[in-house]
Amino acid sequence: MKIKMLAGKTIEINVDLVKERAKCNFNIREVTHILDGGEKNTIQRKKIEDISLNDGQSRDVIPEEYLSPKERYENAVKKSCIYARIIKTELMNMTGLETLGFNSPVFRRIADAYFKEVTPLLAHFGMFVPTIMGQCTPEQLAHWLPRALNFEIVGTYVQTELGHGTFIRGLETTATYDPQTEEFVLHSPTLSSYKWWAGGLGKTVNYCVVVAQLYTKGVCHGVHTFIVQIRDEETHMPLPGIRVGDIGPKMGYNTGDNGFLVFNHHRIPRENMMMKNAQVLKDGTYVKVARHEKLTYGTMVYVRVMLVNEMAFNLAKAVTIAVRYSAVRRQSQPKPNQPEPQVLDYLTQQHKLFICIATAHALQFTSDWLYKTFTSVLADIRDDKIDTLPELHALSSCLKAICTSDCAAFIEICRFACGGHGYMASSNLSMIYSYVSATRTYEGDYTVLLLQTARFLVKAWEQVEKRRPVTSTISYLSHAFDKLKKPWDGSNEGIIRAFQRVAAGKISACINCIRYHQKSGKDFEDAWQLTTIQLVAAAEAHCRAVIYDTYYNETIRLTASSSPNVKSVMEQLCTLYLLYWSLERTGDLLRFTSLSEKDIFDLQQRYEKMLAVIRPNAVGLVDAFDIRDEILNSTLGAYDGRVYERLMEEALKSPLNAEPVNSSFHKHLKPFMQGKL
Ligand SMILES: CCCCCCCC/C=C\CCCCCCCCCC(=O)SCCNC(=O)CCNC(=O)[C@H](O)C(C)(C)COP(=O)(O)OP(=O)(O)OC[C@H]1O[C@@H](n2cnc3c(N)ncnc32)[C@H](O)[C@@H]1OP(=O)(O)O
Ligand SMILES: Cc1cc2nc3c(=O)[nH]c(=O)nc-3n(C[C@H](O)[C@H](O)[C@H](O)COP(=O)(O)OP(=O)(O)OC[C@H]3O[C@@H](n4cnc5c(N)ncnc54)[C@H](O)[C@@H]3O)c2cc1C
Repeated sequence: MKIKMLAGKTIEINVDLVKERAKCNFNIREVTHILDGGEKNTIQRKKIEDISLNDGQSRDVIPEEYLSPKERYENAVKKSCIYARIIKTELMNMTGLETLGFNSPVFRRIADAYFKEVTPLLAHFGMFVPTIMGQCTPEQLAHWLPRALNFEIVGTYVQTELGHGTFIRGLETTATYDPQTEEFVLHSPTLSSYKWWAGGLGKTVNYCVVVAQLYTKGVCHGVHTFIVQIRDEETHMPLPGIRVGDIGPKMGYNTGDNGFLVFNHHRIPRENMMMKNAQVLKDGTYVKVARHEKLTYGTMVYVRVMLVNEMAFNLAKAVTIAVRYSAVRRQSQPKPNQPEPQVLDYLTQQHKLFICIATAHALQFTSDWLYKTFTSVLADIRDDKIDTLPELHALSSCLKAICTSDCAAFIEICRFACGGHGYMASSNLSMIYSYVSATRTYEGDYTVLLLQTARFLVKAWEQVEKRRPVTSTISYLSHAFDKLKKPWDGSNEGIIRAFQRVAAGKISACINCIRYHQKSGKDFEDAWQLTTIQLVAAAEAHCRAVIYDTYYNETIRLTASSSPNVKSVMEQLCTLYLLYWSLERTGDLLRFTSLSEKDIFDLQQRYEKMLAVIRPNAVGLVDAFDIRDEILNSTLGAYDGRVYERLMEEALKSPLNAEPVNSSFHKHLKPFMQGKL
């Protein structure tokens, strides 16, 4: 251990980590600023982190794992109130809602210092408030938004039912308009119509956005959103006509009290229908306002966009833990009479981890770019232009699917990289994994969302065939009709073009397959179903081509005025990313480009050399994510590298260690061992 001064405090730092930090050849702060979107953002983030975390209110004395499910939930509610009060009273005033945003990634980062799993208010922040913002008329907004932002009411987003999650048009909950009383009657007609899953619904919220089939004048107009009070504001008792509760233990999210909700002819005022996109007049007349019927699905698009950022952050956490641990951990003796190397020196360990650092950068830049696309489409919609919506839907769908899926896979690799200690709850890797693995399913299942993107791609292909112009993210399709395969070009631009060719080739193969089935007598729907395995693969290939292109171009743009070493380490990571995926997808490249066996050999050599180039900067690169220890919450990943000390300290907190002999010995084990049981 070496004594160091950090932020005015004296701390002991593991010697290997000290050496690693001395090896780093670039300015860590500069990379942090790039990842934060500018120095100003870093300064603001750090100030917010100091305000929220320095008084220690976020810390639990007893690790959450030792509490009962009920105690864990109650503890999460207690901390949610501290956390929400800080956001409401100290942070919102400080920064202004318009500059920071209620769902700023900064607030999100801090939440991890408070909650090992999730806050029961996650859906209030992440879904209830955004739905109010997106689906209300100005009058409704004026009524509901201040109440929700001030936490006078807390809410969630109640869409999924026992019988249907994916197929929203198949939802069964009904909202029938009664012109006599000017109310909607909400009802759950079947067991499969019971609402299921909404976060915070079980015990926490008193209001919710409910998605239900709207009936007026005897006609069903499809699914619409309603603001529904479900609990008394004073007593918190469920209102008459409401049955509500917790759905029970899950693989993760256990402090999130996901709930069920059953309506028995529950009445709400007409004004509680969210009327920005469609209205029901007092006499029951239905009026469509929006030009695109899927605008009702706006909250889902918003959350899919936010989830890409969420993935970048979660992977950054996991790889920070794994790289710091790998620098501290020494194992085996590849050469006789030599000291045991740090496991980070093994090429295979670098192969596991450096791609995770690069992916965290790729997802961060892609997420920033996607968010900009999202806000520009929102502006178009405000101006009554809806033609950019399908591309946003296609992009947000595939990026949500691929980023959540890649992130979960890479977090699991980070755990493998930490050997046995990675399996300890105190490493925090299992918690990060269980949180992230759910994101592949919620807010649109992986396969289902890729098939949505595939619909867009098939239509785009038909446009290209007719020589009509297409939007920027699919403009590469117009080169798909070039007859000659270009010679393999292993430069970054060449690799990106090659993967665009792969995507175009896969889409073309899908079109051929659909047409083949149609020619043999199948209707379009059946031909589509028979092609879905290939359609999912085509959408994945398209999505990856978008990520490669965005990551590469954003790296160049964001480092244009950086110092030479920062520019070079960021470019090295981007190149590593492209080489990694080229090697992962040699089958595709062999099928759709002129890649040869010799080119594959060269790619492998370049990839391995790049690992060696990145190696001295590995710890510096994860330090640049600048994730505070309170947020990482990990025995293996803390800045000081006191891994074994922390593991031991945490072990001693186990209630089993509070007494030398557990009572079960005398009650069960001893009688059994002595043959008396
Ligand atoms: C800790 C506190 C910190 C504070 C801050 C935190 C904030 C951070 C923010 C976020 C992080 C996490 C947030 C919260 C946690 C969330 C927990 C999970 C919540 C949920 O899961 S809610 C439920 C979500 N459910 C789904 O996603 C269901 C998926 N299904 C669908 O989306 C659709 O049903 C479908 C797309 C699969 C099919 O719909 P359908 O109506 O049948 O439509 P089709 O006939 O298939 O298509 C018709 C046509 O419409 C196009 N289309 C479909 N959807 C859209 C859309 N959304 N927008 C635009 N267009 C759309 C479709 O492509 C077709 O087009 P075409 O005809 O081909 O041209
Ligand atoms: C932790 C968590 C939190 C959640 N929070 C909320 C919430 O706050 N509010 C809310 O309303 N919901 C919430 N959900 C529900 C979530 O949105 C749904 O579970 C999700 O959309 C998937 O739908 P499903 O469960 O109906 O899966 P299903 O659609 O039944 O999927 C089962 C399988 O069928 C496949 N499949 C389905 N349709 C097709 C198709 N057309 N083509 C090919 N394959 C298909 C899927 O790929 C999957 O493999 C939450 C879920 C989880 C896990």
